Amino acid sequence: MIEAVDLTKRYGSKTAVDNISFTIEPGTVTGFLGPNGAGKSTTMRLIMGLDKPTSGKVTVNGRPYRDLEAPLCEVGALLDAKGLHGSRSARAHLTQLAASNGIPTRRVDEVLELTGLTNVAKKRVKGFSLGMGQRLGMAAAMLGDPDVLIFDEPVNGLDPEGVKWVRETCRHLADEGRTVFISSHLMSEMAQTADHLLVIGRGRILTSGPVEEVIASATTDVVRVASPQAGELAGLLAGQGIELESPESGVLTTTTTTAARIGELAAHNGIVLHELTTQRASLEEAYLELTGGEVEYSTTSTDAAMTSHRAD
Ligand SMILES: Nc1ncnc2c1ncn2[C@@H]1O[C@H](COP(=O)(O)OP(=O)(O)OP(=O)(O)O)[C@@H](O)[C@H]1O
Repeated sequence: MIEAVDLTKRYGSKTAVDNISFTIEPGTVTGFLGPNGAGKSTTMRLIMGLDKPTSGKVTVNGRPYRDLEAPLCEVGALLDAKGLHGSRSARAHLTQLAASNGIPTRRVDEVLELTGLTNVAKKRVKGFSLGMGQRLGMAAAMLGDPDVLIFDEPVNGLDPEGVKWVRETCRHLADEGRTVFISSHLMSEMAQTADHLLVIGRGRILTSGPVEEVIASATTDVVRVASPQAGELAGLLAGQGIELESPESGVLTTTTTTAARIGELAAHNGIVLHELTTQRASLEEAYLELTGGEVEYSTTSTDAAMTSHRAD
């Protein structure tokens, strides 16, 4: 597992990571979310020993990265897919990495197969698309068969088939009992891939927990009810102190009670219902709610910008 205690990283006067503590558990996919500049990559670099904390500490399986005896066999990371040496083939790149870490060469063919790169193993990395580079980065991360995997923006540049592959690979790795820690800006993808979330803004933890709990804590469920007796139902519910809106004829919505209560009240009073649903907010809505005040790099609204442009 990964454990951070009072972890802080400053670059001059800029505090990139501000006294954060968290535990990333085995057997789960943990999604790492936050606006641009929130400190995600810095946190991942600190975990991988590529940067030194200003204060506090972060450990992998109980030890700082630098103290791990066979680091590639304990933690693998995809941090920057662009950092590949162009003139070598994918196989040569992985073979050299395996040799310098005491990993048997046969493992190279296994990870090429796992990442779907077998057919392009002899191609120079220079000709690789962004998506192929991402796959090669993940192959390198998996080379030492580590228990802990860290992927920074793994679906960046991947086509839909590649995105699905990353999702299934992360799931599979977690189901094998490994610790999987991934960052992404694609909320719908994260909602499908992650079990747990760690959300940061301006270097601080905004919230963490199971995906469903994070969504529930930041948003409110809307109950929608459609009835041919909507007027009668509205009077009945209002009499119970339930606040209502009517977005369209014959439809009522509320955030102040449950579908079960409305169903019971309607049944008790012989009111016919055509629809009764609880609409749960999406992870994207919860994320925007959580990070609204934490965005470092923001724009004016697109509408305002376009209007002002047209007026020029
Ligand atoms: N080497 C560095 N020197 C100075 N400032 C840095 C350095 N690395 C990161 N920062 C700053 O620290 C903050 C956090 O950056 P970081 O790259 O960790 O954010 P992030 O959450 O990964 O963002 P993104 O989603 O855009 O990748 C930013 O304000 C960034 O400019």
